[in-house]
Amino acid sequence: MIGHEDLAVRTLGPCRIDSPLAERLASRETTQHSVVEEDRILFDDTISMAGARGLPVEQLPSLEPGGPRKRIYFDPAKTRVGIVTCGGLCPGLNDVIRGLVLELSRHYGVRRIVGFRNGYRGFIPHYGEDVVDLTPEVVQHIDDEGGTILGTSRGLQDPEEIVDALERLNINILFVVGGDGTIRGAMEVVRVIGERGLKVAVVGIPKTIDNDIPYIDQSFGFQTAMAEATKSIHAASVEARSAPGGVGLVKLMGRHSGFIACYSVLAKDDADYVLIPEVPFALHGERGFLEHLRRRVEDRGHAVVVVAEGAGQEHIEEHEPGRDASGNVRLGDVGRLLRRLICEHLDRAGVENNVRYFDPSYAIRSVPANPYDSAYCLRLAHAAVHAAMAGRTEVIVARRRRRFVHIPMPLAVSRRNHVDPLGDLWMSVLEATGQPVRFE
Ligand SMILES: Nc1ncnc2c1ncn2[C@@H]1O[C@H](COP(=O)(O)OP(=O)(O)OP(=O)(O)O)[C@@H](O)[C@H]1O
Ligand SMILES: O=P(O)(O)OC[C@H]1O[C@](O)(CO)[C@@H](O)[C@@H]1O
Ligand SMILES: [Mg+2]
Repeated sequence: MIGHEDLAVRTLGPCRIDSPLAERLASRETTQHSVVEEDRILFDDTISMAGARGLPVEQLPSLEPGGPRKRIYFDPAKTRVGIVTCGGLCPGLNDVIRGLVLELSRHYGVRRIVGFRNGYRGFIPHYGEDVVDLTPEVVQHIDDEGGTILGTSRGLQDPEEIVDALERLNINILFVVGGDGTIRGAMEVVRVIGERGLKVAVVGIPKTIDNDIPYIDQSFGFQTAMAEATKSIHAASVEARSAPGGVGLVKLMGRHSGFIACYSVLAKDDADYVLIPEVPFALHGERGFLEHLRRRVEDRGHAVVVVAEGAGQEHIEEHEPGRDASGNVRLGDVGRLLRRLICEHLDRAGVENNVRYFDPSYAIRSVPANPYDSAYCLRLAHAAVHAAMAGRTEVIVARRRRRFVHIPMPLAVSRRNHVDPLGDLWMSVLEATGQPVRFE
């Protein structure tokens, strides 16, 4: 069970400098829409969960609110900031970079901000990457494009060398924008910073189109990626309905978590089956997926199947499960397997079929953020700047149940966020598709 110690945020020291934003904060108080810095946000949000702790309300586990502080740790005039983006692309990375730079320079008056190129390798001299000066002029319109102007990479890098680079460049604050691997890397950097007795803040802005970081609401870029995915589901549905025995099969990203598949299906409400990593399924037999699909095609003349890339890995026999440079498992291609098995099964049963396979792959994550995600990215960037200027370190900023909060990095990587097979989301998917609770 999560307790106080899991939610405690590390700081570099007391905040002794008046914030340039202090005046705006003078008359603020906690309301439904904002939480003042002296207040705390309850971790549990049901009476049964909070009640089970058997504690008075002030002792219940709680999170530090995000947002500006009246006093800050770093003197803006003497502060130098670094920004790095790591891992896979995600809509909104440029919005976050832009938001960080504009908030730091316009509101805090920080004048020295640099970007490290191509993820953590940008710190390592051996790769010969340059650093980029990030000014308001440089970042002003970068949100028009997908991707990240800094570039990104996978692959482990030596935290000692990363901190060497921070020291060489006199960086006081490092913003890391990335997923679980990036946050683990940042924790290593924090460890070395501590061992060297340095006062450098490391603050993360969690990035994952898979939405697999726990304890936060949907991650930035997720909504954009999900909206892109609906285009393929729509195309699959049109193709399926336009041919005898039409089957539209769509494979979507989602290594360990099937959120993109679930939400894009709910948005389009046109799919008959959703297969995700969290819910194993049998292929063969009377109650298996293939036989159910055959019946549906015979009954309705067509069907749409959406599969998350991490689903059904246990059915892929010929796959050698290697790892990528960061140690992430390389998945077998469940989409191609299903395409072959569906064709074979329908052929064998004498059912005329036209299977159309869609793999939008990187197309869903390389696009610019939609307006909702852009606004979200900007607000996350603001929260990250406030946290860092106030000397918070080894934290990520996040929105949890509509509140901006600071979440300690160890907690953010302590588990993965999954679609709960017993939860509301999966229930909605079952209601939308009409598929059985299990294929067994
Ligand atoms: N276990 C780890 N310990 C230390 N550093 C790590 C670890 N895993 C990854 N990293 C660092 O973080 C970087 C990004 O990690 P990774 O490629 O796993 O992407 P990610 O941040 O998890 O994002 P994505 O959502 O795309 O998976 C790597 O290049 C590596 O430098
Ligand atoms: O960018 P790569 O290394 O091909 O990795 C793709 C993976 O990255 C993710 O987009 C997460 O960032 C996964 O959904 C996908 O499996
Ligand atoms: Mg990852």
